[in-house]
Amino acid sequence: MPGTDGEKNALERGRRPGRTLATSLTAVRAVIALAARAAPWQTAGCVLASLVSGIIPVATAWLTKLLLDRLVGHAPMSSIVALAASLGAVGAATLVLPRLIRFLTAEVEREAGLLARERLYTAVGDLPGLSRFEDPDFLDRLRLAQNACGTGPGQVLNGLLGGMRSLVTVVGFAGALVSLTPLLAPLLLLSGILTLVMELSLARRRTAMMLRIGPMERREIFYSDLLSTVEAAKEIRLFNIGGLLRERMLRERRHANSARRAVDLRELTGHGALGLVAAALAAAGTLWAAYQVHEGLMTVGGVVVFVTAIGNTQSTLGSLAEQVAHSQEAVLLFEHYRTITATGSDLPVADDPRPAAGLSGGIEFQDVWFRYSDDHPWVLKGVDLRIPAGSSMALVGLNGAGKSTLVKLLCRFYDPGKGRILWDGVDIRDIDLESLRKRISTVFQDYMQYDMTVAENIGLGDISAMDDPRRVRKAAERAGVDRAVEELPHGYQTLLSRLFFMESEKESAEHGVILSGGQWQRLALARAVFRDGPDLVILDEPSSGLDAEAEHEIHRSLRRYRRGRTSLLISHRLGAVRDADTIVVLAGGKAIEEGSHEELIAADGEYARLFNLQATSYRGDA
Ligand SMILES: Nc1ncnc2c1ncn2[C@@H]1O[C@H](COP(=O)(O)OP(=O)(O)OP(=O)(O)O)[C@@H](O)[C@H]1O
Repeated sequence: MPGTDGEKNALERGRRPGRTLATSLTAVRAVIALAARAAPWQTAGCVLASLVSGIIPVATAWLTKLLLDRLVGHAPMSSIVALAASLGAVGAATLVLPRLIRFLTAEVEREAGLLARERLYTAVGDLPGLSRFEDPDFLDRLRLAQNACGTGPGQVLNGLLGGMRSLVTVVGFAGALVSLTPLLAPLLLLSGILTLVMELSLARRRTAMMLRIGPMERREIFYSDLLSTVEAAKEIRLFNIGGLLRERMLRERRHANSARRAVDLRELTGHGALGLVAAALAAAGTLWAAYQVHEGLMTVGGVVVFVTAIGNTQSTLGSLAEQVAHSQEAVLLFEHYRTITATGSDLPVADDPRPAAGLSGGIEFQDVWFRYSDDHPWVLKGVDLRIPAGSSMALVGLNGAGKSTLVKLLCRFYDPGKGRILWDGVDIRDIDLESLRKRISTVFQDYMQYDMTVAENIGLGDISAMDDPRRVRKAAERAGVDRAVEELPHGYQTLLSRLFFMESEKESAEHGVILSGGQWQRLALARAVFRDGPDLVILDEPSSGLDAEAEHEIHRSLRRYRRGRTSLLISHRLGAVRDADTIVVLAGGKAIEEGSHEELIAADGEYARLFNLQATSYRGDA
């Protein structure tokens, strides 16, 4: 669904990241604030050490000049010893400081990365709806943001500190050059500025390229996941589609590689041209200095400073440009992190939401229209329904009729385009979302299989009671999975995974167990019924994977569980829904029939047709 203006602005800002200097500066400020928050002492240490290490090359050159001039001028030994000692101290700092800076920035990177990850995943986890997860643009940006918060803060900080260090060195040498030769200094600075401009433009190109290849890389990951996961392995082998998938994966990689190659080539030619200019400038400068010494206009020490200054200024300007460009690249990537963390809610939040009260009246759909986005067709076209509190409703209809969509609206993963859903007469948009969802227990059609222990798979239904083995066991009994669990190697503590295993089980040969589809489904059911006293129970195809006996048993158990609670049951097996108080047939985006089983059979409409079709095929009638 379309987002708010604020969200659009945030996404728009991210769509053309770094278009303005102001945006980049804001991102830099955000990185510095993040680093200072996550690791204040280490950040301050980095800044200080970088400033000192920036002065070192200039100090070394000047101390060398002074030493040479005093040696040539036969100055007293004490001043020569003092200069030599100072050079030794500066040399020691040259060796130690880079390692200290590396250690401190790595520490800042670790801490800031941790904080950035926490903020990113909190922002993503706090999104109340599902629409963002179905938006490819958001997913691309999320992937870049995940990359950015790994090494991004460290890269930006490294770039900034390196830039600062280089700047101090360049300013120092520029001062030395100006004092020796006012003519050449501006030329050298000009070549440095050219390098800087080029590096910045390259960084922008690289970031734009990364956004462009995002969808390719996501498709590549999709194909490579297919090729390396057990879920897909059966079909891949049976249908012999491994070659096709591999080729598609490689095609995406080739496209991404060619985009990367184009940017690399541009960098190569740009750097080559600038290298030639810098070499010509350095040669001209050295010739000029030699001529000055020959004419007696410059001392030998002056030549040392001059030659060092030329070499250092050029290389430092080059690395300054590279550092600025690298941090610019990281800043632009970090923009995606900022965009995601600033996206805000994907559903409107009421100014003063009310807590959801225990359901006493009922739930009502009033002329509910819904489509997944403006580009999608309407799925629901004016649904009117009422589920009185304490009653059971069954929803039936053909594939794609919109049954699961209706469930998602009831859990408020999306808002209707038109119409309202009322909880005891209150629009659910005005109810505090967390309190609403606490009152609902759902088995989704596409339920989750967590690579965790059996107890955790059940306990996730209500984490406040997760450690209560008695309740876990009771939920398993209700879902008819208790006997199967007891036969597992570690009972409720058995890890349901072949992907990874727990530290304690590393040495054990029997780590990780895989359940059958029906057993997984019963666990999902156990997770839903683990919730203590939900007001509304939604079961979307809870028994589709169960054998006939298990299905019969489960429905008997669920009937007991649903008794006295409001419930919504979706099933294609019409025998399972016939005892619901009301059965609703959804077709063409509307509730076209409503009544008890007997009433609908007597009405001889769509429900009767579907029911008779199933009954006939079971009996094997013509
Ligand atoms: N996330 C989505 N984005 C876009 N369209 C969707 C999405 N989910 C479902 N749809 C579309 O909405 C329509 C209704 O789907 P829904 O899953 O609600 O049907 P259903 O009645 O539950 O079907 P089934 O009996 O097969 O489970 C379908 O046409 C489907 O393609």
